Amino acid sequence: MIADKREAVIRVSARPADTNAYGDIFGGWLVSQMDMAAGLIAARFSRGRAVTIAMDSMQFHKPVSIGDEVSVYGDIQKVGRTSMTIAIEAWRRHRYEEERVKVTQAVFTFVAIDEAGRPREIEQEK
Ligand SMILES: CCCCCCCCCCCCCCCC(=O)SCCNC(=O)CCNC(=O)[C@H](O)C(C)(C)COP(=O)(O)OP(=O)(O)OC[C@H]1O[C@@H](n2cnc3c(N)ncnc32)[C@H](O)[C@@H]1OP(=O)(O)O
Repeated sequence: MIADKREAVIRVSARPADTNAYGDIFGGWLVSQMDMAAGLIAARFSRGRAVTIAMDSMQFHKPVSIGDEVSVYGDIQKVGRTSMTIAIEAWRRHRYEEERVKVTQAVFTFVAIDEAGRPREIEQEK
């Protein structure tokens, strides 16, 4: 479980403006938080611009409610010549309680790009 090993990349409170017609938080809002978290990890690791090329294996396990604290965790699974595969999990916590529940997980692939938007090689420390 990524959340046991890592500090949250993003921690945010879900707001009324982020709800769907049923009063739960939009899946798209969660995906956006996860994409941002993966983007921060990719930019830091590749030391430059990086963009999302793919998102796979997404699952929504549980709903998120207004006021919940949402924490997004991430871990780089694989580094290629120009790409990074990043596993992301989002967890919710009721703002008055300690119990945490995994709500979503997905695998993102980011590509490091240069100023012209072309894939650039990722330098890795030996
Ligand atoms: C100044 C300060 C600013 C501050 C700011 C604040 C920022 C606060 C952080 C927020 C961060 C948010 C981050 C959001 C990130 C977006 O939302 S970005 C927007 C959405 N994404 C895009 O617009 C990307 C559009 N796609 C492209 O431009 C081109 O496809 C790319 C990415 C340049 C790649 O070009 P390409 O010619 O298709 O690449 P190609 O050479 O074929 O493949 C490159 C690599 O991708 C892999 N790949 C290709 N297709 C796939 C696939 N379907 N699946 C997996 N891997 C694939 C290849 O295997 C290859 O990997 P390596 O073997 O080199 O490791």
